[in-house]
Amino acid sequence: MKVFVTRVIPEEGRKLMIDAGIEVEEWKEKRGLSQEELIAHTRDCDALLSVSTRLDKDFLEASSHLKVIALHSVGYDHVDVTAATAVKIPIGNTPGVLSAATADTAFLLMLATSRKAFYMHKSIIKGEWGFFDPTENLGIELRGKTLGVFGLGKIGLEMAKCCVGAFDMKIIYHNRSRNEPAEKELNAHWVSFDELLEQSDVLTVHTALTPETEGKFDWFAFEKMKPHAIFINTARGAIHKEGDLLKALQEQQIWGAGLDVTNPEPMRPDHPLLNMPNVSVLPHIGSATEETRAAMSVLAARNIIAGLKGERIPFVVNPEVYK
Ligand SMILES: NC(=O)C1=CN([C@@H]2O[C@H](COP(=O)(O)OP(=O)(O)OC[C@H]3O[C@@H](n4cnc5c(N)ncnc54)[C@H](OP(=O)(O)O)[C@@H]3O)[C@@H](O)[C@H]2O)C=CC1
Ligand SMILES: O=CC(=O)O
Repeated sequence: MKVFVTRVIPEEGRKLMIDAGIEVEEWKEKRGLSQEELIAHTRDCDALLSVSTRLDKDFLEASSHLKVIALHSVGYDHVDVTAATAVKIPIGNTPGVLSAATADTAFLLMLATSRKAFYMHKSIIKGEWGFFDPTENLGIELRGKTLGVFGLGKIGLEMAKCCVGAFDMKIIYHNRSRNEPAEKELNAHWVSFDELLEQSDVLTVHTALTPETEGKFDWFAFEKMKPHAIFINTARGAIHKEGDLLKALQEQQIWGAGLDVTNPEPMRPDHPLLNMPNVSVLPHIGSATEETRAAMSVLAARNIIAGLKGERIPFVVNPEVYK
């Protein structure tokens, strides 16, 4: 049995597969592969472990020989899951193990943005640390403020817990259905989407990217937010409209933004958002800790091993394949 892996993954996951008798071929180049290269490398494989590689309908229809595809991510918006299901390939992901690390990133962006930390750091490098002016470089405090969570699931819950613990923030959220355990644990209140926009001092996005959430944070949404609100997105860049966010910040419709995700990625180095004092941007490092990436590689490997044994994979995105 052979698996093709589209990046070099942590040793923990690779070892698990090798110990299970699976031959592991990794793509070692520091660039993504083309569709042709992906097809060529998976042709003689029984499974694919995909790190960030887009898997479209054409690829999946041409790859029905694959017994399993494991993603090295919880998000699967880059995969045509319907096409995979049609050719009966189970798709696996890595839920849960990355929730805390990704929430930490959202918390970091919130705090950094509220104190303009990234911009202040750059100002030292530019030699601008000079005269002390008590009315300049002022941030805003977070204690006792309202955190609005769009998507109070696994990551949203971890972020909410950090904000309650650190700053005694009040939690409101908007999901399609109520998260009653979180309501009890954090005294969180479900609100409508418009109420979330109107009442949040910090609004943090934690839903998957779906046709329903794509472009959800547009000019009309930002227009409803408080003028001192901070917008945080560690989910997917396409959930907010970047041009509308820029305009909302330039026109002081909202106060600041912290982004771990942009659209497109990578963000171009001369993007105007990168030079705004109240904006913090990170290059999609939400789950990037040694511990979390190792744990993700283990879940992905477990999906591959089970799929190659013909068993139901433990973290399946399209359970319909087993019906
Ligand atoms: N920056 C990074 O590196 C990372 C980013 N991510 C992103 O974070 C996303 C969330 O992950 P995770 O917390 O594990 O996922 P979960 O499925 O646990 O949580 C998602 C939440 O979003 C809610 N939701 C879904 N659709 C909508 C909608 N249309 N309107 C309102 N709420 C909605 C769901 O509730 P309900 O179904 O009731 O609506 C659920 O509570 C991933 O899909 C991924 O895109 C994940 C890891 C790392
Ligand atoms: O963006 C990362 C993920 O796991 O999804």
